[in-house]
Amino acid sequence: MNAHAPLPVPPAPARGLGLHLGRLGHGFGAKRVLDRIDLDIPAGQFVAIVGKSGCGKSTLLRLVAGLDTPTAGHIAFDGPRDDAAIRIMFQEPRLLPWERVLANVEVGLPASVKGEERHSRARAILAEVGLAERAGEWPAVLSGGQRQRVALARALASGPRLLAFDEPLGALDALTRIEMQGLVERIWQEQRFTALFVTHDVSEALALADRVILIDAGQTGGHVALDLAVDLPRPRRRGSAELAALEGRILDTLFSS
Ligand SMILES: Nc1ncnc2c1ncn2[C@@H]1O[C@H](COP(=O)(O)OP(=O)(O)OP(=O)(O)O)[C@@H](O)[C@H]1O
Repeated sequence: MNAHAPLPVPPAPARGLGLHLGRLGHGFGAKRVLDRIDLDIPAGQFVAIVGKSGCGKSTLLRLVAGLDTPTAGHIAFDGPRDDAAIRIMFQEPRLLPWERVLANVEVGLPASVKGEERHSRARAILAEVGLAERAGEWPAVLSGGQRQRVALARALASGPRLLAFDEPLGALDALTRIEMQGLVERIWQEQRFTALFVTHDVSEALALADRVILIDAGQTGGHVALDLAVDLPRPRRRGSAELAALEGRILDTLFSS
């Protein structure tokens, strides 16, 4: 071996947390909501979850995030699921109105980050979402889209390895929504967390995801009705024939169930 050959550079560790759902099921009393969900989600994949209202999308996210315990089956992660590993972002920003923007972002940091380090980390992540100048303001003076940016910054603050999005852009106007999609995609490309993104909007799912999971709201509980790879280059070209064809397939499955 040539003594001057550069040492091989080890591959960067994948940031995302992969997960495996095995025959996962959930019910509330006699009501079955999710039934026999089997899924392997590799680290760093962007997965969109779509399905009719009430099919169990939010329930699935809550189970993955550990906010509820499944009544059947199991969830396994391919790495440690410590306190900072998983974050969830909702349709409403859920900010603390009595705290300024910076302090709202700091809420997402682990307690082990102390003092000035808390402020500087929160400032850095606010800059990532384009709100560096608004750190000292109250949530009430921000627009809906800006509040969701703060919520995104709070969710990102701990450097999560899995980010669960529960219809996070659902309340935004169409243009802000498209802007936010671009922001989410850019940050995911930089940070490579695993993304589970619930949306009602099939074109949003196709704009963002590597893979679209359609949950069927059947009589006996939701199951995976379609698991579709979206193997198209990014940024996706809205209105392209390829996206329209995939959208047609998803909508056909959605309305035939
Ligand atoms: N805590 C609960 N107790 C009883 N039933 C519940 C509870 N949470 C959810 N459900 C029921 O479980 C089903 C699935 O709810 P979930 O919120 O997961 O659906 P979803 O697909 O996210 O719906 P949407 O798209 O309308 O938000 C619904 O019928 C709902 O009423």
